[in-house]
Amino acid sequence: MTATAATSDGSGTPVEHWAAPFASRPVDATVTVPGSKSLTNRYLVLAALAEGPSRLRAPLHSRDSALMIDALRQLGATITEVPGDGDFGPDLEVLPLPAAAGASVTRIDCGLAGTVMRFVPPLAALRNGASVFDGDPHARKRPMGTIIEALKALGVAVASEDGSAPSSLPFVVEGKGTVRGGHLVIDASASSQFVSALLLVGARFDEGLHLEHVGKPVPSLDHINMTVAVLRGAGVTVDNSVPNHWVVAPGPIRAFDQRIEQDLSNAGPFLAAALASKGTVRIPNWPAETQQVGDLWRDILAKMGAQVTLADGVLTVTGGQEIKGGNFADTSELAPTVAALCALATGPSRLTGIAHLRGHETDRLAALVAEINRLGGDAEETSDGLVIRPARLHGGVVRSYADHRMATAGAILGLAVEGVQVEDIATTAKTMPDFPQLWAGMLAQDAAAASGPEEPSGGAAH
Ligand SMILES: O=C(O)C1=C[C@@H](OP(=O)(O)O)[C@@H](O)[C@H](O)C1
Ligand SMILES: C=C(OP(=O)(O)O)C(=O)O
Repeated sequence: MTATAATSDGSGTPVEHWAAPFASRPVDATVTVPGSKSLTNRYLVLAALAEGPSRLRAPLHSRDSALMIDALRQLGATITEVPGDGDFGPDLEVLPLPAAAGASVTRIDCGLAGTVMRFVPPLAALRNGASVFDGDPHARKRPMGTIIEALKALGVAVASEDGSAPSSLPFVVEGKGTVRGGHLVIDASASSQFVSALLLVGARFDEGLHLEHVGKPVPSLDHINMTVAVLRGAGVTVDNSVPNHWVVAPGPIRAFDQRIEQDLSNAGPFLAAALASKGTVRIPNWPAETQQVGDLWRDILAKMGAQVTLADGVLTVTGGQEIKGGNFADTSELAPTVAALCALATGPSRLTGIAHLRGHETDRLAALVAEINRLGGDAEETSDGLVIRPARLHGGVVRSYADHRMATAGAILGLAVEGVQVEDIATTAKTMPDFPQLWAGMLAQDAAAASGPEEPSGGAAH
């Protein structure tokens, strides 16, 4: 579990390796994961736009939520930590953006957070004054053109600091305090976040917003449905009855007191541990109804041969004797975890509908192929996904590319393959700062449970 070596991530910065723990016996653990990144950052934005003070209970505390909090504070919201009632840190009280806030130039660090770089610029348009957006080096490579062009089409000036026309970070939004809104046509095929970003703020446009998508299919539709659900929960009228059209009526956003569901996407690596070690992992507080894409784990893991039950709010996953490969479509942000399991599978797999992962924290398709193959795997890129064939894996270093989900994919592989080291495990702080401790805690439960005669794990059999 400890850092064992120092090397370089290619940028010249020394990065420590994390010796991924190998499961010498089946995992048997109950794990509670922190709050959902997508819900926390949506509710933070809505609270900043609401008509009164709001409270988020059990929100995520991570780099992405901290970046969102800082960004909203820069725009004028007051966000205070108050004691929470659970194990995952304080609640958040939010006083919304004051009317006609702004005037001075403000600088917003988006880090590598898609939710910050896409959701906050439309808010900055409602402020008086200039907001300068920038982020991590790789953030400058993530698709942003659609948001920039959308704001311009809405009459908001967006420029580079040197005056040229930007298509990515960094850029400056010149807010005028109000946006007229109306009918807006965009191409959101590179990210669902373009749609969510505009819908979240649409009720605050003078005429509301009729957003229309034209182009290749919008990915990650679950995330758009989540946006629509949280808006409706705050009293906003949204009509999504016609595919590729979303109509948001102008009007107030109700203040709220909202408990944040745990992050079901981040539950993925722990559930995957059940398959990788032929053990059992239980996740309590699994929501009976949710818009989170992570609810798909129930189908995906069952298809891979696991026994999956949801009873009394506890999701229990028990790995089978083998991990089955298969065809997995539209897995969105779950794809790196799915790919890690496919690399351990006994049959071939095809992941489709994820071409847009090339614009995520890193080019995830290239990164997954490189890192699976570095361990002796057999993965290949297709135009819209991956093909992964069975192969005998060996130990080695899994590079993270500053991508939290590449790091957790490395941890999954390390459970089943001896001698895996993950470069820069600390990058999991993007959405799960305690990942190494939670992972160790999961394995410690397994050790505590193994008081009887030890059974050899199938973990090394791949
Ligand atoms: O709106 C959101 O909270 C997200 C939407 C998705 O983005 P893409 O549509 O770019 O995949 C997802 O992958 C990301 O992790 C979070
Ligand atoms: C794509 C992801 O993040 P972001 O919100 O930065 O787009 C992710 O968490 O998998």
